[in-house]
Amino acid sequence: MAFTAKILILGAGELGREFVISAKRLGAWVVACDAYDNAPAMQVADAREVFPMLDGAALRAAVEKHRPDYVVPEIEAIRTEMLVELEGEGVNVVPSARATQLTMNRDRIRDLAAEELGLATSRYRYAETLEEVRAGAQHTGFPCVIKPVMSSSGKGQSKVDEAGGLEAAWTYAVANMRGDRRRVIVEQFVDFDYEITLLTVRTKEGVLFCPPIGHRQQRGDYRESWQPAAMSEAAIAAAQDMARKVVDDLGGYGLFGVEFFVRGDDAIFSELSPRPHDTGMVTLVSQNLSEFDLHARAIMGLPIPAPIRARPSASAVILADRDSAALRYAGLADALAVGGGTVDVRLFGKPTSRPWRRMGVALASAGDTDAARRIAAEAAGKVRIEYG
Ligand SMILES: Nc1ncnc2c1ncn2[C@@H]1O[C@H](COP(=O)(O)OP(=O)(O)OP(=O)(O)O)[C@@H](O)[C@H]1O
Ligand SMILES: NCC(=O)N[C@@H]1O[C@H](COP(=O)([O-])[O-])[C@@H](O)[C@H]1O
Ligand SMILES: [Mg+2]
Repeated sequence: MAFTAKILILGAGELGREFVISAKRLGAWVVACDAYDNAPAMQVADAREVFPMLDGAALRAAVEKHRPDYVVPEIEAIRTEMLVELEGEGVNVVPSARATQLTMNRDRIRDLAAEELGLATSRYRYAETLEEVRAGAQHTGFPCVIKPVMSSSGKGQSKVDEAGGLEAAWTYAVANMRGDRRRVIVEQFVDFDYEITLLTVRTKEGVLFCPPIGHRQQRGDYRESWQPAAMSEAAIAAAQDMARKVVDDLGGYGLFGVEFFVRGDDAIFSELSPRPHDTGMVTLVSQNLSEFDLHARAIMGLPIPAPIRARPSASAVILADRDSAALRYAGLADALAVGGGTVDVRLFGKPTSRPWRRMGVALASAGDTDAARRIAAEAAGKVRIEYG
């Protein structure tokens, strides 16, 4: 073996796949881990390990077997206590075991952001019973949003318009939560003008920001994103200030996706990923160093030329609509012809589908982000999934 660094990634989906490609271009040797075989990132990695990321013993065994220079979490649901333990034994967890632990739990990251760091957030309360949910909604007012403290991609999340909807939202959250803590956050619904992800890179030399990424979500999951998102100077300054505070507190090196709601000149902190963000897939075409390149460089201590710029670009997701283990794709030629060839498509190679599962993304650059959004959406619509 000849390599610059040995990296073990925990989670091997589409974000991991692009990260592996970026890291391998810099000479890394990468082991991809996920709960199922042939996951997207495994297909491009040097080695693979198949085990559930919540299985602490299996996680330790993989680390001991490969002795990586860096352990890079790619998903949220990981046995983070084991990461803390391994970090204590000298294993380099990216960006830090504490960052993965705090962000896996909405209540922990919210307590840090709102209580300790004093960032602007929506009004919120935690609840462990229906009675507490009712009390929480009294505090936030209606509409409110109810989410399990442990979940991602909108799972178990609902918006409630009046008191009559609270019981169903509580039942839905409990049924769709991850882990064994029957706890939800009741959040004031923020009637935002738009929402953004601020990709924030923490390096040895300091903190860098990518131009803001606008995005549109449905069912708590992202449908399209665009960069640069038009923002007032005041709103971007507020968001950058909050992002810097939170990543400096979490520590370590790497790229973070910090999510904000924006209303006028006000930015409201929502949550963050201590890793590349799904809405940041647009950077595969918008920036000369994508979010995956930036994560790899920050982790490996390599220089990043600043400022990071973006040409107007957009991404639009390609979703499955049913369960299947025999998939084929059609329409790629039509998709790639959209916009006079200004578009690209990434198909993730997921071996199976389920309703709403993200299978690919269309990426476009154009004169402005509105044009890029139209092209990306049209191209995504031309890719057809054929189910066997
Ligand atoms: N308090 C709120 N007010 C208004 N909209 C909200 C609120 N909370 C969440 N949303 C909407 O739901 C989306 C998903 O919420 P959030 O990011 O908290 O969930 P998630 O499950 O962690 O998603 P992911 O892991 O994909 O980032 C947000 O991007 C936003 O569009
Ligand atoms: N919002 C988080 C996110 O986008 N995560 C990305 O989705 C994969 C899981 O997809 P799957 O559920 O289709 O296997 C993860 O591995 C990661 O790449
Ligand atoms: Mg989110």
